[in-house]
Amino acid sequence: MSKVTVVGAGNVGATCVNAMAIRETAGEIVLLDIKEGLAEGKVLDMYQTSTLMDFDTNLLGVTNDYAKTAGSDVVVITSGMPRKPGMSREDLIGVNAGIVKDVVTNILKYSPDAILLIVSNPMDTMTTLAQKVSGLPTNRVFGMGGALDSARFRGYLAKALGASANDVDGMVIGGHGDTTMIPLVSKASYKGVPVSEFLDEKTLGEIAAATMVGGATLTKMLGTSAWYAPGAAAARIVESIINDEKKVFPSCVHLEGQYGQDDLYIGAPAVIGRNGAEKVIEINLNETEKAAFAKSAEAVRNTNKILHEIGAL
Ligand SMILES: NC(=O)C1=CN([C@@H]2O[C@H](COP(=O)(O)OP(=O)(O)OC[C@H]3O[C@@H](n4cnc5c(N)ncnc54)[C@H](O)[C@@H]3O)[C@@H](O)[C@H]2O)C=CC1
Ligand SMILES: O=C([O-])CC(=O)C(=O)O
Repeated sequence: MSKVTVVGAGNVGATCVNAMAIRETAGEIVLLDIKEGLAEGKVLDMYQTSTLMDFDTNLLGVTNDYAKTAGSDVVVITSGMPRKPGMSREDLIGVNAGIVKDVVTNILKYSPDAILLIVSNPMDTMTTLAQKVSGLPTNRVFGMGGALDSARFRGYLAKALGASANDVDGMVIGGHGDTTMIPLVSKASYKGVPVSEFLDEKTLGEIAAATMVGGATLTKMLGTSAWYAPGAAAARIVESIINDEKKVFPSCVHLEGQYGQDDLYIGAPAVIGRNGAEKVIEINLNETEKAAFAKSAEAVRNTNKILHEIGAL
């Protein structure tokens, strides 16, 4: 029976567990939080939907009791502070680095064979930190960002097209930041047909810009950052791992020469299966996209440097 732990019973963590419970992604799901009773309460509430939503997933909520997470196949790390309106994701590094480091250390004591999926922001840098702290092979530590950004991109495109979002394909690569993500407009399609055959350049530019600040737009509306799509995106990635689906999700993966970058965690399309981020797919980028990727990589490297400055590494 597969076991998944989600650390952080806040908005994203609880939403992720809820989506996985309803879809029966794993036999057992543990939700852990540092705040007394929070995970227990959320899990009890979710359990009470099982006869309504017709699922049988075993759910357990715990307060900081890592022994209960033992033997997890996948661990999703959502613990940490979300941003408030006006903040960038990078502003969270000081608080979240300590939390992520602590959580990874505790998780490894009980689940040395787990695959770690990092959600906490700034996600590219927190993924880098988690891999370094854990010392796990890079395929077993990766981050969720591109799956969410791509879902938003597809949504914005679908609205402009008047189409079903499920008929629209599109990917966002690069860093998971307001200025670092790269919506691949040139590769986006509607039923396999390039979107440029339906939408003019100006509209496509506006869609790309809206996608990049998708998280900030929601943060302004909600007063804290989003959770439904982030929780669903993490849940869907876990499902691809548990069922060894080999689905491709743009994810924060370790580049070793691909896209002109070496030893860097950043968003790129990857095959997700039982061994985690199993393969990075290198697609041809046009000159503008190549330049944007190099710029994005430089920005992520600069944020990573802060880990040393604050003594997290
Ligand atoms: N990568 C992505 O695409 C996304 C990332 N995020 C990030 O995910 C993180 C969580 O966001 P929300 O769930 O909205 O925040 P939230 O504030 O609702 O939940 C965070 C939870 O973490 C818990 N926590 C803090 N320190 C902990 C520790 N040491 N051990 C265990 N639990 C601990 C808190 O008690 C709280 O319940 C934020 O950093 C946010 O920026 C959010 C959305 C998308
Ligand atoms: O915007 C934020 O801070 C949270 C996040 O990463 C997202 O929703 O994309």
